[in-house]
Amino acid sequence: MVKAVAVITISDTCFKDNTKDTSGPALADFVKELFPEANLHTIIIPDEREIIERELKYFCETNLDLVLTTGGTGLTPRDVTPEATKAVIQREVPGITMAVTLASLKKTPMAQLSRAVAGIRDKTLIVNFPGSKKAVTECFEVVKPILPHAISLIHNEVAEVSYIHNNMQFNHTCMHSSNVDISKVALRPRESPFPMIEMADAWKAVDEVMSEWKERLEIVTIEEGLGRVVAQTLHAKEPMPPFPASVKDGYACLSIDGAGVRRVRTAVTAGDAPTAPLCAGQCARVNTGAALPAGADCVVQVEDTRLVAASDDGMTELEVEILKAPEPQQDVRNVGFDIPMGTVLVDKGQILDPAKIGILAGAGYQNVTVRAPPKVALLSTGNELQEPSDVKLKPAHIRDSNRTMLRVLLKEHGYDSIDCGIARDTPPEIVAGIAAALKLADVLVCTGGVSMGEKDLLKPVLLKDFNATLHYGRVRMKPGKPCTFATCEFEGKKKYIFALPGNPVSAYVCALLFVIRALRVACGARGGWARLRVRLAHAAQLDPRPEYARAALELHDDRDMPYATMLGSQCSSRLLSACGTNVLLELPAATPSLQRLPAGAVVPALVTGRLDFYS
Ligand SMILES: Nc1nc2c(c(=O)[nH]1)N[C@H]1C(S)=C(S)[C@@H](COP(=O)(O)OP(=O)(O)OC[C@H]3O[C@@H](n4cnc5c(N)ncnc54)[C@H](O)[C@@H]3O)O[C@H]1N2
Ligand code: MOO
Ligand SMILES: [Mg+2]
Repeated sequence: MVKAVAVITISDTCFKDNTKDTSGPALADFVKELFPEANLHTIIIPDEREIIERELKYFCETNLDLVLTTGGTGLTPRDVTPEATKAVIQREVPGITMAVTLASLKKTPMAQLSRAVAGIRDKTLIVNFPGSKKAVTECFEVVKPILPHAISLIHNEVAEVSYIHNNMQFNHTCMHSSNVDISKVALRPRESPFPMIEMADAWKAVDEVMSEWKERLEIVTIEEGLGRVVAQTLHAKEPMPPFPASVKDGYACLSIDGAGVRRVRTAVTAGDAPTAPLCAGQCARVNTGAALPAGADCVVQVEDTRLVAASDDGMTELEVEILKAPEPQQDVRNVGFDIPMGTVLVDKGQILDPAKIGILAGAGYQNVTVRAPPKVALLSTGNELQEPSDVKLKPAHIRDSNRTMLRVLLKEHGYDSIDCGIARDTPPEIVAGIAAALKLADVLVCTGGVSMGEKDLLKPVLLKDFNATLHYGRVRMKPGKPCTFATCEFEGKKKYIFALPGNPVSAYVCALLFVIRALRVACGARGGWARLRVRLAHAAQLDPRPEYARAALELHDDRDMPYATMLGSQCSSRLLSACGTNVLLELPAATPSLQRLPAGAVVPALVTGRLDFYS
């Protein structure tokens, strides 16, 4: 899928006078037609090699799929687009330019004079076009049929996804081998070799490891930026309002005139251009949001005036009486009242919310650079698992609910994920599943196989086959005790692996507490959930481990705090206990003297769901 494209016009002439650019808009129109879903960026820059290189690199770093340039490919000394492009690309695609030249030669021998280059930097395809509208039109026709496919290949999309589905869901005889020996079942450890760490230490490990994530950026429209972490500081380029504006429907006056009768010289409604200055003794009828005439320094709302004289037909107000002497600046929003010029509208690291997006829209910003989150892959493990779409279950089988639940949970919090299917409980198949997922993603979230059974192979496979570092392999928490966080090097890149327990509630709670935290921290945001103090609506039995109990909050007008209700058995397999809940109660571990909390006890609650849904 082509998400973002840039069209760069490279021309000294067009840079000085944008209206002279005809090839850029033509190219932009072709792109819109071919990739209607894509976010399109257009800029005009001069024939300066340094600037061209800088802009090309910027668009590649922000993960654009395609960058098309027009101009600067000829023979004059200022034509440096090919040199700049060659300096930026890592792999050339000469076939593209060859095809364009061959096609153009059929139309004009001048095509011999184009030095255009095409190539790839990281995941971005860059293609140079000549600088005239006619040439761009002819050249685009040539490359149009291959562009979507070229971009898919660069992303490695088609090939990889089918590899996964063939290999993992249908083909059990895969080629991978494993260093994990499962033959000596009787000799397996009878105690977990993994130390059980405290929750605070697990969070610390996630925060430390994930904050190393290398900053990756992408340009999105301000609307697509909702919930994303901003990677640039944007300032107000103009004051808001850009003119002195009325706050009320009334009369713009000179405050020095005090109370008394005024001649109504004119009327200004919102959007009307400012009129000639007001003189002493005059006023102008104005609407909320209208530009004040020069000379006026206050507005008197219509309720504080009286009509003195009007034209016979009632269509014109001639005189009004100002009943109360106005103060200077009364009901006036001066230039920059809401937003002075230069104000920081959004700052690096902030999360875009609807109000900030509204402000950016008002300030004329259409796009914003945001942090790109790590790519996430989801993998289920288990011999007992069938696809959710399977109508009939085999004996002792169940449908895989974790993948679907995790996919939508991540989506709810703004993260896409790649579905990597189900791996069976054998070391080679788990190796194959993990390897396929790590090829596509930075973060792998898998479920199942992390506890003490002979089919619980995730930790040994990670250690022995992926040479992984386990940051933790057990956490003192319920549910989620065997939750595992590991990192490893795979194909030259650092990968992050959350191996969550298979029990659906454990997977759900661990995804909320660790995975979403990790993705937020990777984007430079705060990882945790807001914490409230709430009262238990009923007594709660305490577990030897600190427990994250799923509960629904109710807000009562006549009570001092929200009340939390848990929904039936909190067993790790019973996902019904999480349905309709919006908080995780942080219940303390039981002690010999405290085994149970009474109804009304105050406990901390992490707000993981929307409060407005259920309260
Ligand atoms: N001897 C011990 N046994 C267990 C311990 C322990 O400390 N000692 N820990 C328990 C705890 S706590 C948990 S949590 C689970 C963790 O289990 P695993 O991560 O090893 O997961 P599996 O054994 O593969 O499956 C557990 C359970 O979940 C169901 N499951 C698995 N995947 C899915 C899925 N994708 N969709 C729906 N349901 C799934 C699976 O069928 C099992 O019922 O271990 C305890 N045991
Ligand atoms: O830790 Mo497990 O998730 O309690 O059942
Ligand atoms: Mg198990």
